Amino acid sequence: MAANCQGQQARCLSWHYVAIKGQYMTQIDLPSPASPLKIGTRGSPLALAQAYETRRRLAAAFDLPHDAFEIVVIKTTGDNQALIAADKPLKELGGKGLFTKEIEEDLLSGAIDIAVHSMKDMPVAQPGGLLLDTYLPREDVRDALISPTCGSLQDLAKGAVVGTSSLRRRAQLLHRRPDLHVVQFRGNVQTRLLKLSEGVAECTFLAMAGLNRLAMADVPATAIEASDMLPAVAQGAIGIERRVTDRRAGDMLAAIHDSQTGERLAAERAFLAALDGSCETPIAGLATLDGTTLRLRGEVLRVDGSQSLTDDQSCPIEDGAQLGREMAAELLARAGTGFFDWKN
Ligand SMILES: NCc1[nH]cc(CCC(=O)O)c1CC(=O)O
Repeated sequence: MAANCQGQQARCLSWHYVAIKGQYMTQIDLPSPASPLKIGTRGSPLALAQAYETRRRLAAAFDLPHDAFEIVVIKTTGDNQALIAADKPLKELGGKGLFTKEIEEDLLSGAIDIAVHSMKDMPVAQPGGLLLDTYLPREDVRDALISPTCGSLQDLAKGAVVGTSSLRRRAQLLHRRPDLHVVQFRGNVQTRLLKLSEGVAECTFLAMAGLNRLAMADVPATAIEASDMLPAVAQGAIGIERRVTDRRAGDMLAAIHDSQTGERLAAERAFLAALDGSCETPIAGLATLDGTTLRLRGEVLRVDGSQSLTDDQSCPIEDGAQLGREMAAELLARAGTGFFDWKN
């Protein structure tokens, strides 16, 4: 026992040197099986896959065994099946913080050290004391049409029943195809696929990123190009949150951060923030990079799909956030008052 403890202590005390941006060297007291870095996540299969990917990248970057990390599953309000099944508007259930409140509380209390999130579900601002500025390389940003019978939007029969709980997808679909009948399809990826197999709807929509991360090659999915259905802001991006004061977490996360994803999300999230995007607003936004240029495409829609306003601009990469704010202001001016009001 004593020998074992000594061995573990020796590991704890080993320093790891990392060069950050080639500027300076910093020392990190690395986690170990005896003193693991605690990774907080929701318990859905997709959330777990994202936490495992984060652990895999951290372990590889620092040459650590997987048990130097502990995955801590946290149940959030959004995971309460009874609440979700009640078909209440998400706003009444806690809005954008629905899937994050409990996780951020555990981060602040020190129960976990880092938290892994789908950036698409994250509010544009974090509680004081927390930072969300680490992103993994982005997955496929596109939406996918999921249907055992139908391979494209155009192929859907007139008046077909389509299942989605996403206001954005609903508005985008109704804008193109006012004849479609959209029904609520809430729940995680598996729940939605089950509803589809029960014949509740002819098709549903999922992010390609989720399907890829879950390696669900058997799902009948057709990717929809961004020009046909602009994805949600930050779709396909994983973000990792930490305490401002936790230097070890900050240094470790810097080693796995993907700066291109960071540049794209800076533009998209500035766009969203300036639009005051809540769950109640159909908004889409996608930034892409080409050399030193960032291209931002944005869309806002009326909830019933009767109107869609779009913009498409480019700028030097470092000006992405400013372009996001300007595009939001431009679209808001074109929209005028009442644009986002519910009309059912
Ligand atoms: N709102 C749920 C959610 N949050 C992130 C993803 C997919 C993965 C991603 O976009 O990173 C999904 C499911 C979906 O839209 O299919």
